[in-house]
Amino acid sequence: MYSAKNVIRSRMKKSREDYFKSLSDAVRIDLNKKLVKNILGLIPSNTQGPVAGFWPMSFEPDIRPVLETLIPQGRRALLPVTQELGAPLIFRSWKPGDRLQESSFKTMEPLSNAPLYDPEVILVPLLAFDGRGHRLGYGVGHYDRTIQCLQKKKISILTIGVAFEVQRVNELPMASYDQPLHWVVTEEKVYKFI
Ligand SMILES: Nc1nc2c(c(=O)[nH]1)N(C=O)[C@@H](CNc1ccc(C(=O)N[C@@H](CCC(=O)O)C(=O)O)cc1)CN2
Ligand SMILES: Nc1ncnc2c1ncn2[C@@H]1O[C@H](COP(=O)(O)OP(=O)(O)OP(=O)(O)O)[C@@H](O)[C@H]1O
Repeated sequence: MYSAKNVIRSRMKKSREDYFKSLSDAVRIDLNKKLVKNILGLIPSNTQGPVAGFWPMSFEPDIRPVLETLIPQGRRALLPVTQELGAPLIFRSWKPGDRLQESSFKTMEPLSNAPLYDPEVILVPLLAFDGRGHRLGYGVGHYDRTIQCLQKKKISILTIGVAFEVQRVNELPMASYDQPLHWVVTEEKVYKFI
């Protein structure tokens, strides 16, 4: 399982990078806009809980405008914060202009004085997803652990994977702790899984 996932992980890292690098600035901006529109269409309008996004890193789509759109509508926006290896992610409040710091995973995170909240919606970055809503991440188990931990606290969450269409594969190897996503949104489609 470990090595099967690792093989797919390296392959999908490479295809996401190749795809990203093949895009002109104009096309990439257009793709990000389509993703943002698709995501905004899935945010429930009958609830007001916090929405966790992510600060884009290497060759990921930039979906920050989702948060920038939701904040003026009265939603709280959150960004993930990594803890020690093996611990779930926690989420801290973010708004445009806030200072961020780089984590040991090279992600940009709110400072430790930004207030903590549990998200109601989590936008989940990924390397690959399959036809059943399973995802492959960087292999640290961050999001799997986090989703499980929130579910244990009886917090009802909506998980939305965010990806380019090139990240879709037929079937990923599954482990018992893998949490399928409710939705995956790409620049072309909105996939419903749960
Ligand atoms: N934008 C973003 N934020 C995120 C994640 C993510 O995937 N993307 N995470 C997802 O869990 C968490 C951080 N966890 C991470 C765990 C491992 C690596 C990692 O292995 N990075 C590679 C370099 C990536 C690359 O350059 O392609 C490395 O360090 O070798 C990154 C983040 C929370 N925040
Ligand atoms: N809920 C969990 N409880 C305990 N360990 C977990 C849990 N989820 C994942 N792990 C551990 O984390 C490691 C990485 O898991 P996996 O390969 O599924 O990561 P991933 O889904 O690709 O990445 P990520 O979730 O970090 O984006 C595995 O060694 C696994 O044992």
